[in-house]
Amino acid sequence: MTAQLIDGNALSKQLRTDVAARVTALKAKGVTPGLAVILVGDNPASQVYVRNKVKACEDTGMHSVLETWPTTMTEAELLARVDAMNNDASIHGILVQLPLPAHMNAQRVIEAISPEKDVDGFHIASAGALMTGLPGFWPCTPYGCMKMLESIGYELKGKHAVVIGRSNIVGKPMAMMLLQQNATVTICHSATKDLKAMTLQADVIVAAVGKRNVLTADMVKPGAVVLDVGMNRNDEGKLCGDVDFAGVKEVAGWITPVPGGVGPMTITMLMVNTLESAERRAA
Ligand SMILES: NC(=O)C1=CN([C@@H]2O[C@H](COP(=O)(O)OP(=O)(O)OC[C@H]3O[C@@H](n4cnc5c(N)ncnc54)[C@H](OP(=O)(O)O)[C@@H]3O)[C@@H](O)[C@H]2O)C=CC1
Ligand SMILES: Nc1nc(=O)c2c([nH]1)NC[C@@H]1CN(c3ccc(C(=O)N[C@@H](CCC(=O)O)C(=O)O)cc3)C=[N+]21
Repeated sequence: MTAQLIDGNALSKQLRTDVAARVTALKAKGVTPGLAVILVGDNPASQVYVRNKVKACEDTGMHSVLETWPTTMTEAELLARVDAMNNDASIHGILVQLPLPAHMNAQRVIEAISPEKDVDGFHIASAGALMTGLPGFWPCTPYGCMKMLESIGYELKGKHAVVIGRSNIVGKPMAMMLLQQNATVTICHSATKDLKAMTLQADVIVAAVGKRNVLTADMVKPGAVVLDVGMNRNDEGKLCGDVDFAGVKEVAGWITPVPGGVGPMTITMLMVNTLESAERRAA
């Protein structure tokens, strides 16, 4: 058996067409959605990501501001820039690219972003809203994963979902979203004793670890849906996920590729969150 592919590029294209139409409608009302992206330091991977985010804004007709600061910037200086963006009426979403340099407290910087502009969904107010089922911004990566499940018409109610990874930006919010759709959710992490015993029970597996081949074919129940969040480099320097794609695609029912899977969906949901922030302001 060969799994069906969930194509993040194709789904993104569809969703961004809808975003672009809503941007046009909002502009007619005199509001142009605006995203501010702040990058500190010269991490080459981060530079690629932020450029992709700014380009996605331009493609959908949004306004964007990219600020790049040297690693020597102090936390106080960064907090001042966040504050300026909080008070800038042309900006509806603020993203401070992570990781930040070691001399900064990332959590403190995130909490400085106004929750109304927290399109990453990393603020404790956003996390609390997700956990309690109140309206708020959902973190883009797990939100994109939910859209991928929706795109294949997958009914989560009563299914067993296993999330590998428990970070505040991917694993934990992913588990909350799956729970909200009435899945039974297991969260695995580095202290999990028998990962394979957990994943073999899963109807849906989300791998969000950051290590190659965390999930191999022998760990997957035939027909399961496998979502690969991981972003790693293989020995040839090529981008790859956490899943042994070649092996797992022979067992799974559905699978997301890397690249072209969850990554583009993350950027798409950032556009959606920024648009909705602007729509709320215009309402
Ligand atoms: N596609 C996209 O858009 C995005 C991709 N990513 C990628 O997703 C991956 C995860 O990111 P992020 O959540 O930020 O990473 P973190 O490093 O914050 O979290 C990794 C998680 O994996 C767990 N873990 C580590 N080793 C194992 C193991 N052997 N078995 C089971 N669990 C393990 C850790 O456990 P513990 O908590 O016990 O340490 C931790 O909870 C990375 O590759 C990142 O680059 C991230 C964001 C967006
Ligand atoms: N404040 C903040 N918000 C983030 O959302 C955030 C962050 N910091 N720091 C880093 C991670 C990682 N992340 C990715 C987004 C898109 C791709 C993506 O588009 N990947 C393409 C490939 C890109 C390439 O070729 O390198 C793909 O999978 O097809 C990957 C990774 C967002 N993150």
